[in-house]
Amino acid sequence: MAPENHEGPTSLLQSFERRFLAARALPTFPWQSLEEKLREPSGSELLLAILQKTNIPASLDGQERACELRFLHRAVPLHGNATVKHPVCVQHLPSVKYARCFLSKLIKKHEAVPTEPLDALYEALAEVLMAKESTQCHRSYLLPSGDSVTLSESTAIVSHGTTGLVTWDAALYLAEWAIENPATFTDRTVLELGSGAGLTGLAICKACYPRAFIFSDCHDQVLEQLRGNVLLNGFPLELHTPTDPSSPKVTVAELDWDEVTASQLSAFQADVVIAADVLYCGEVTLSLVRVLKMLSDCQRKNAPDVYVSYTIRSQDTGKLFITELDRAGIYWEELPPHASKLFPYEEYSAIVILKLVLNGCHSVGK
Ligand SMILES: C[S@@+](CC[C@H](N)C(=O)[O-])C[C@H]1O[C@@H](n2cnc3c(N)ncnc32)[C@H](O)[C@@H]1O
Repeated sequence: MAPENHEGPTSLLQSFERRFLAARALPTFPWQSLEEKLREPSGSELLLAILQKTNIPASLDGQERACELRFLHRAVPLHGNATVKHPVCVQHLPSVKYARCFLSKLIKKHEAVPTEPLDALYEALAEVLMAKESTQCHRSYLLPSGDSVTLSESTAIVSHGTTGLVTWDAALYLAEWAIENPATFTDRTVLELGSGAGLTGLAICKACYPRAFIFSDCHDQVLEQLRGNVLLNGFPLELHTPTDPSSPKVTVAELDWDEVTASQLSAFQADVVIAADVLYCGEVTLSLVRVLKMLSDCQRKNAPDVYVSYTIRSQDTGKLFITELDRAGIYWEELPPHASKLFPYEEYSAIVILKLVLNGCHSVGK
């Protein structure tokens, strides 16, 4: 477990909200800070606010709801708009099992301090215990605009023989960088390779105003879930013209790096290519470099800018990629780490973004 920064009530509530909606591992929540706050006289009110923040509604009775509202009302000057939740998050909760574990932990923390029992907690748990389990759940990621990206994801990290049915930290990291650098994508055609659940692309579509965005993947189930997620976030698919003129034209393409041809790739006319967490084994890395080399050859004059993010899971991660990029004559540079910490990925995980220059004109990196 990472050491906790001791947080004030506003950022503590935000941490719980962001982590819960994205269904992050429970040990990564700031439980220690919560324990300290629960010993204070307003501890119960804080718990009710967390229930509200995390959208575990419970059938709060009038008195409890009044108490919750009192807290939130008092909290307005402190929290401002932070207490207002996006409707997408209200409709789409994380998995039943996850909510159950979270509530059990919250109840344990509450019971550990000498205070009145809080019925709302037990009512919320009872409701969750009665709900049906599913192999799919929703995860929501809050954007700085107040909007959010909500995804239907698998509850298992690997299912149907693919890792593409959940969001990986490198996708969150790349999305964060994109949101800090919108000009890279504004009015441009972006192709994403190995989109998985679609987090990075959807964050870019919502925050960076690309002209067109092409999500792609090779796995049937991943593509099906991806199409659903694009629609869930309000983007019409394929040949439908977006009703909002500022909305990008969004496509989901079946694109297997082992099968795609140069003419198929150049037909996308991508100005920018992105990929997150796609270097997890040697074979996949070689296939990806093959695609990048093809892009470099077929769009020699107007080669796209490429951004690849990956989590360094072992000393060897990325080494083969870099060796193969060098061999293919593709220049690369590692972007400096960015400061913003918008999404709840693990702080201690090492993630990098490489910028690649495909046309070989600039000499960067190394
Ligand atoms: C670890 S997941 C990453 C998903 C997403 N980018 C993220 O970071 O959350 C790797 C993705 O690459 C896709 N992938 C693997 N090999 C591929 C190939 N040969 N062609 C196209 N996509 C591939 C998988 O289907 C999967 O969706």
